[in-house]
Amino acid sequence: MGQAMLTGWNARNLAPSAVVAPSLDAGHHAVSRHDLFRDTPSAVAALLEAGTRPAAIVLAVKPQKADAVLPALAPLLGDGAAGPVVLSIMAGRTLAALAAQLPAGSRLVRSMPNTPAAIGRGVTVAVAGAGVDTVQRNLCDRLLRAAGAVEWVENEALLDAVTAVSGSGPAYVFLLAELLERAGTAQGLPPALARTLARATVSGAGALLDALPDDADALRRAVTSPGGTTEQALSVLMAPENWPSAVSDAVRAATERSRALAG
Ligand SMILES: NC(=O)C1=CN([C@@H]2O[C@H](COP(=O)(O)OP(=O)(O)OC[C@H]3O[C@@H](n4cnc5c(N)ncnc54)[C@H](OP(=O)(O)O)[C@@H]3O)[C@@H](O)[C@H]2O)C=CC1
Ligand SMILES: O=C(O)[C@@H]1CCC=N1
Repeated sequence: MGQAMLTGWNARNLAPSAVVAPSLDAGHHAVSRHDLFRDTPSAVAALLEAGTRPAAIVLAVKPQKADAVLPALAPLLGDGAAGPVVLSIMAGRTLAALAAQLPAGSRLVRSMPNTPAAIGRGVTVAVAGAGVDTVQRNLCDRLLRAAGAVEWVENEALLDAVTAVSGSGPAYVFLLAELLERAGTAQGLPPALARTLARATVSGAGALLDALPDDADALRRAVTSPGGTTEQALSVLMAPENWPSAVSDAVRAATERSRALAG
């Protein structure tokens, strides 16, 4: 996810002064323009030695890695309030949990992007912690907007459901493409044709949803001829025990997992 965001920053001349990526090749196209470090302490030491005080630090490690990374940032944050804004994209990890591992008064923003960020088509929801000023918020907004649309909310508790809907959501859509391909093959389509049709249908339907102002249910009805094929398929998918309950259960499970990753 951090890699996707870095691609967007490169395209918009928002180049970071340091990138920490333990196993990335320094010649990799997305990092070759930046100083690449294998670990956070080395990056912090190099920035301090160069007298570079970043305006923002983006945390894009797995929540499970945060305990190892956060304390190493302390020398850059100084007394917290006067330091850079820390922008986290970690699932679940709350502002309070981040604050507990950083110098008192650190300025924090928690956010949840999604992988269409890689092509500038992501959507991110962000919440600002105490003391984040307008300049810091605008900087975070610019960094996140390089990945697509940005929504700011006041209520941090919403981030768990956001994660379940838009953070994890691309995976549900990709799963649909996988299942459609498999089902087409089962109905006798050559596998390559089934793959082409499944991909084009998912991406085309998404593009149509994006291009038109209509609600999703109106677009669905427009496909559904009375007594036709779609009606038969939807009578299976829309049975309460099928997609309505499966999607609801899936989003609830992801929301609960996000809460469990709070830290
Ligand atoms: N994947 C997604 O769709 C989304 C993910 N997120 C959040 O983004 C974060 C990253 O997830 P994801 O991109 O999937 O995971 P990845 O494993 O792809 O990325 C994790 C990154 O952290 C780096 N890293 C690992 N250990 C350290 C360390 N000790 N110090 C510094 N950097 C380290 C890895 O470097 P290397 O690869 O070189 O080891 C890698 O670049 C998570 O917190 C996740 O919740 C948020 C929204 C969507
Ligand atoms: O699966 C995860 O935990 C991350 C957060 C949202 C998408 N991927």
